[in-house]
Amino acid sequence: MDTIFLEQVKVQTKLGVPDWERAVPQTIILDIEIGYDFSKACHSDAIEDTIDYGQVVGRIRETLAERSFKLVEALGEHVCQLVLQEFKAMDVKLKVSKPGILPGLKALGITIYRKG
Ligand SMILES: Nc1nc2c(c(=O)[nH]1)N=C([C@H](O)[C@@H](O)CO)CN2
Repeated sequence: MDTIFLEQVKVQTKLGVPDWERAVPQTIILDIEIGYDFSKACHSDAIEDTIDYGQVVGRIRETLAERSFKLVEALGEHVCQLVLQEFKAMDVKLKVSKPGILPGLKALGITIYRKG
């Protein structure tokens, strides 16, 4: 399978278990690998035959700006389902990082893998 990767995508969203944490948006970082078959696009050279990665980033930023999640796990599932359903991806591997949350470590978060 072929893959589109999006590294260190900064996104603003309301995320956290305590109410105070969800009161204001914070920056999270996404690393995304999107499985797709590029064979048609490789020959046609047409954006219509692949997933437009700019559109993916735009939709993720748009939806996460509107939504609020307690758990990073729930946010990760939401992003995976968006990419699978709206962009017809074959699968999605996602890392969600929350930087600067706990003292003594750079970032924490989850990785999640979903198949379409
Ligand atoms: N497995 C998880 N553990 C925790 C989460 C989470 O989303 N998944 N979140 C928190 C809090 O939001 C914390 O990051 C800040 O108060 C704690 N543990």
